Amino acid sequence: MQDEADLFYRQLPKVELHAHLNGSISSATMQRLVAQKPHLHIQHSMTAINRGQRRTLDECFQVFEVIHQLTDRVEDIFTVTTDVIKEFASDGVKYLELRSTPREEKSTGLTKRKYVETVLEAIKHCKQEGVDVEVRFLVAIDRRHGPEVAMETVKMAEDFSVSSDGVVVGLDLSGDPTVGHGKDLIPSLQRARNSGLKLALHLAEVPSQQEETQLLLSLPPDRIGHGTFLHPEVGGSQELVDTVMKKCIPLELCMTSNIKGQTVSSYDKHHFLYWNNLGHPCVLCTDDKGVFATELSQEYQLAATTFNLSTAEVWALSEQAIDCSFAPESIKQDLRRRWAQLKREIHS
Ligand SMILES: CNc1ncnc2c1ncn2[C@@H]1O[C@H](COP(=O)(O)O)[C@@H](O)[C@H]1O
Repeated sequence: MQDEADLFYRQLPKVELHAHLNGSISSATMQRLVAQKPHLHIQHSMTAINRGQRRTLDECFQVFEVIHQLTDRVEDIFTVTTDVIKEFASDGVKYLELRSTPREEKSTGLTKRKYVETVLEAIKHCKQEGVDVEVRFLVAIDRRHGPEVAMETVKMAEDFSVSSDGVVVGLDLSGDPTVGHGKDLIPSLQRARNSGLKLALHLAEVPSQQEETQLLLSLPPDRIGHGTFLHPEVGGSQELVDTVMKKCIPLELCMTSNIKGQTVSSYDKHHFLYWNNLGHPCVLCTDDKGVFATELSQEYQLAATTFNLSTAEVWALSEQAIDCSFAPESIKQDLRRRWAQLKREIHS
């Protein structure tokens, strides 16, 4: 019975909209990277938070620093991107928006531009190999690096959005939410918006950021990452909820990530319940499937069992994610057709 349920969630066609590249590296790929760099003395336990384990959000950010040491060459970026895309595809993901922060590494000759080019080459390579998933890319701004780097990143994203044949669709704002203030990033984000880039912003991932949240919501973003502390029950406000609902800004929700990172105390307390009950668009996502040892099929299964969702509600959730994506309308239509076809096949 359990296996049958697992199979259903794997077969269910899915859309992944919130996946950080370096947080999504599987343990198989990680083991290969670790073996290639024995001098770093990194053990796998340092790069993933396994079942039953929790860390503070702060400790999660230390994990990313360890992982970044393992992915500091062009060939590493190519390998992790192709592996991550193939893994999402084999978990039944048919449309994927990957996000990653361009990095430079003087010692290996990696530049930020080369970083993005390599991700795009890997995406193209997977397409040529016939991997069954449509992939788009969001260039990430790490808030830790401040407004100047943010502006540089926006300019680079603008260039790539023109030259990448529609693969670069927008920007992500992420990084340690306790560092810096969103107000300093408004000019860059505003510029990105004006040049047609979509904005997926981490918002209210930690408590007590009402002022910043209100400011960033005024842009407005096209999607919100986490939004854990928006609603009044957790110290947010009705005003924030009203703004999000009025502007109809979808939420990207990453249950296992929030539980393992300890911003939510248990699955049944996850804010999916609050927003889903309001009928607000929610998209289940993995965040960092490698670090948090999860898969998108598992997140759907967890949501369904925790909140007693019917099969029809599960399908509706995965279909709704198509509408929340940054894909052009023609791709959305293709995806809707595929969903309908797969639904018939799976339930025949
Ligand atoms: C757990 N919740 C989170 N909140 C905020 N930012 C996060 C994150 N998880 C990941 N990142 C962001 O993604 C980077 C790793 O992938 P890339 O090197 O960009 O591919 C992290 O360094 C952080 O900036």
